[in-house]
Amino acid sequence: MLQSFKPIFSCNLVLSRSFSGYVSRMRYLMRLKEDDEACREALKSGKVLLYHKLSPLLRKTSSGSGYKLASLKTSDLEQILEKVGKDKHIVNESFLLECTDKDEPQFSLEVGDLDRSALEQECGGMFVDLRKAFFMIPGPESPLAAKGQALLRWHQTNSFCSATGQPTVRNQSGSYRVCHSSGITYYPKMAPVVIVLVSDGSRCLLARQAMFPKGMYSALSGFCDMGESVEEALLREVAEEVGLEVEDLQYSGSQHWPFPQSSFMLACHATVNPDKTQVNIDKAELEDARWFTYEEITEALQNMPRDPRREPPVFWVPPSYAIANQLIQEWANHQQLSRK
Ligand SMILES: NC(=O)C1=CN([C@@H]2O[C@H](COP(=O)(O)OP(=O)(O)OC[C@H]3O[C@@H](n4cnc5c(N)ncnc54)[C@H](O)[C@@H]3O)[C@@H](O)[C@H]2O)C=CC1
Ligand SMILES: [Mg+2]
Repeated sequence: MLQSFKPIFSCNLVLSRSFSGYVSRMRYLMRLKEDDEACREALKSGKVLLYHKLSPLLRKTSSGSGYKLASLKTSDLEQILEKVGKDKHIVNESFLLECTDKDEPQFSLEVGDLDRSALEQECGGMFVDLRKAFFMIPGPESPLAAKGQALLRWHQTNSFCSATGQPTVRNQSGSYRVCHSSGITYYPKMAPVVIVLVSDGSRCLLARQAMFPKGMYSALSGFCDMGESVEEALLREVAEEVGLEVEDLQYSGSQHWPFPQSSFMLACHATVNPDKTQVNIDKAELEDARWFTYEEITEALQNMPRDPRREPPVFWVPPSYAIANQLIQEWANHQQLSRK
């Protein structure tokens, strides 16, 4: 039976923000989303992230030791587009993403119909598959890279009204599309997914699907059904996938997840009765599910595969940009404290 559902890990992001600066930035962003003219103006002095067939453009950092998302000034991008023989006005097809701490609006633009290597040369960077890019860019840039791709993908796949079959038309910011024939407004969508790290007090339960990379185990996850609460979805998924009944839930955090489509990951910790830990795996969904000790988990967290050309460890967990990793780290920290 569900006993509690309380936030145990407070949202440091919000608390650490300078409040007045944050409010004015959000109000500005809200205006840009709704006001086409203001958004067009903002684009002129803003910055644009480029994607080639949904792969973001990365550039080397100034020290040359790593990579970061390439954020191009609109005026520079217009010049680059002209150099590669394109009309600079395609910049206006960019979608609004966010406003930085320095009040700079950021946009994303798909340039998949332009010559990839010519663009890479002119921009001094390279287009990298998003999954790979997550291993290369600094962690704080990952959500923006994911958002840029997700918004582009959503617009690419929602250019027709599902009621009339007529084309939909975007607003300038890209915060929605409208079918003028039916009057329906479409907003970018995410599918809610629960992800849960189940513990019996001293071990945690991880599982793998056959399609996962070799040796990788993750927390249990599943799409919410229509009409379900997070708590109901989580109880159902654990019951369906491993045949266990969870007793207690604690919210951990959330994350937008761009693969394979936009999901909204809602992450929780859960416990089961230590006397009822026998797993009964749904083989249609999972290849394996096993209880792991604290020692096995800490070793896996320390032995993350870094070089894709090398054989991965026998057992490893999702990388730090995935919220599954956050859950596993939190569980390990909690175990460490309770063992002192
Ligand atoms: N960021 C992270 O740390 C993690 C993210 N994930 C993501 O969570 C998502 C869901 O995880 P699964 O365990 O595979 O879900 P799942 O356990 O619900 O199984 C997937 C199946 O659910 C059905 N389904 C129902 N609604 C769906 C929808 N809106 N979209 C697609 N399929 C739907 C399909 O039959 C699909 O084959 C995946 O996209 C996965 O990439 C999974 C683990 C870790
Ligand atoms: Mg699942």
